[in-house]
Amino acid sequence: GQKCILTGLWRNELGSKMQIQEVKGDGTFSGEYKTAVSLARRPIQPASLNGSQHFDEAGQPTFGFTVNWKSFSDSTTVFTGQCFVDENGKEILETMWLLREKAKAPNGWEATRVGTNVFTRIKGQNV
Ligand SMILES: O=C1C=CC(=NNc2ccccc2C(=O)O)C=C1
Repeated sequence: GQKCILTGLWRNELGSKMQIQEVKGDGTFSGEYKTAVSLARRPIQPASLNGSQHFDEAGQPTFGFTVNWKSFSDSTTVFTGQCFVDENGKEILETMWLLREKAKAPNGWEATRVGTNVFTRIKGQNV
């Protein structure tokens, strides 16, 4: 069945929280990303996210989404990954991301960073 639908609250290993609204019939979704990355002291306002997922009979769809950061820099992160469901029905989102900082000039070697992130669902209580 379609076990892993991305709607709901997720947290990554940095402690950032992501809230994904209902996934449309074509797999597209929107939501908000509250980063735990606070290089600036100011309270970080939530960033919007948009993406799409596949619907997978095995319930382990691939997806991608984009986060346009609002806080200290005009930067963008794109995530792509897959939802895996373990034998107890626990879902994790294994992702890789590219973070693009706005550079002054082209070919800025320092402009793009890459990394991995794992998101787990936040159930009712442990928000
Ligand atoms: O203003 C900014 C700029 C970049 C940011 N990057 N966060 C990330 C980049 C890659 C993976 C996870 C995160 C995160 O915040 O959880 C956050 C706020």
